[in-house]
Amino acid sequence: MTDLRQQALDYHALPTPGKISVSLTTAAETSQDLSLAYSPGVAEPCREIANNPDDVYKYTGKGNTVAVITNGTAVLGLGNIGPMASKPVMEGKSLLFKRFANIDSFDIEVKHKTVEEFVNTVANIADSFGGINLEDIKAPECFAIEKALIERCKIPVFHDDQHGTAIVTAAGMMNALDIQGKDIKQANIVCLGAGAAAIACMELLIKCGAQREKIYMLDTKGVVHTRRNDLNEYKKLFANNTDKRTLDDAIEGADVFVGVSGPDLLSQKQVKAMADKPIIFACSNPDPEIKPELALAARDDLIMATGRSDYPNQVNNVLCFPFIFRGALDVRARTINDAMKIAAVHAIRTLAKEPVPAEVLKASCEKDLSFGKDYIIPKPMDPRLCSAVAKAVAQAAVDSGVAALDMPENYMA
Ligand SMILES: NC(=O)C1=CN([C@@H]2O[C@H](COP(=O)(O)OP(=O)(O)OC[C@H]3O[C@@H](n4cnc5c(N)ncnc54)[C@H](OP(=O)(O)O)[C@@H]3O)[C@@H](O)[C@H]2O)C=CC1
Ligand SMILES: CC(=O)C(=O)O
Ligand SMILES: [Mg+2]
Repeated sequence: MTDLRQQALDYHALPTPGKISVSLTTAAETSQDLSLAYSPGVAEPCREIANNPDDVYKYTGKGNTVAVITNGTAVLGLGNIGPMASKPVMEGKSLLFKRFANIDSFDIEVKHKTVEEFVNTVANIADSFGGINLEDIKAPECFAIEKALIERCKIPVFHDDQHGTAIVTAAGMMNALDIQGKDIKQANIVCLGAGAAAIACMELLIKCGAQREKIYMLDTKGVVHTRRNDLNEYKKLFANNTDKRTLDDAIEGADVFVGVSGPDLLSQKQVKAMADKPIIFACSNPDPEIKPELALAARDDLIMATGRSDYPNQVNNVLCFPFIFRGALDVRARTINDAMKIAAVHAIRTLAKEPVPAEVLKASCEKDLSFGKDYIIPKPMDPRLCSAVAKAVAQAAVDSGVAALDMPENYMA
């Protein structure tokens, strides 16, 4: 652990502080270059854009740039550590955008007092970018923030912790249920956490066939039920008319556990109390609700996933956000709608059933990977993710009428 700590600190500090930098896409060596890049030449594209605002996509990097924006209130599972302490995570998201989908990205950490102030700040700078990826903003504020920004911005606004997580969770869950021989409509689901990720994951699982009344959601006060009078409007949608009050009560006989809450909250005893062939997605980062070695020591008929890169089955929004934005940007979608999200779910889950190329095995330090209990979902470094997910998303955007451009010819061929 100490070793990982020092390695991680060195990784971020060396050879230069941070993980990303800006690079030039055009020549800037000679006076001639500068007279085009800057004065006087730069005035020409300015005039064009002033006459035709859409030309901003032709003459600037806007169309391939996403802002990663946070207020630092729900940073991984570390909680409300503030905007500056969140910056390594946000630079990390920018790194992932560039590495996996060749999207340029800036991280923006916003200090604010009210939701309105945050929304105004983001809305006022939104036109600079092709899309906005909201990150690590806690519930319930995240819901009002995303809604207001979608209404005010002409570009896609996507809260990754809600929808990126939900898309990947749904893809992995449908595959895991298939492998365990369970029907999503019959599955008893326990969701530990009732925040951004939890609400969105459960809503999307319901769109995929899960039954709302078979979902037991828990927050820091226990089971979300109809006799509680402290529930916000989002939790209320999951309030069960039940006598179950604790995780011990809810986990008894459950088929599925989804953890989007915090570290070490699920015990081996609770794992043993689940139904035959259970599925555990312990997705809290960096430390899951239960460590895989503990869960697998409790029983061997389970499918286990975490949000981390160092265990099998990484259920993490990195499998979604770079690629959903790639597809959205390439057809200039004005929003990311349900059709695009569902298209992403199916593209991700289908890819897990394909043979895994040698380069992916090498990058994952694996000898063999094939669809099954330890491989329910693709690896983030699988280059086919970009083409498969972006293509499905772009097509869904075009088909659902939210794209300003046609599907590019031979897109991702
Ligand atoms: N693997 C992945 O891709 C992702 C994982 N996550 C993980 O999910 C977790 C939550 O993130 P997010 O939804 O954005 O954060 P939020 O702050 O929006 O929500 C956190 C939720 O967890 C609940 N919670 C916290 N501690 C406990 C506890 N001891 N028992 C029960 N519930 C608890 C909170 O309860 P209350 O409402 O009472 O405060 C709240 O409902 C983080 O650990 C994060 O790393 C998030 C996004 C993606
Ligand atoms: C993965 C991620 O976005 C989170 O844990 O918050
Ligand atoms: Mg996050």
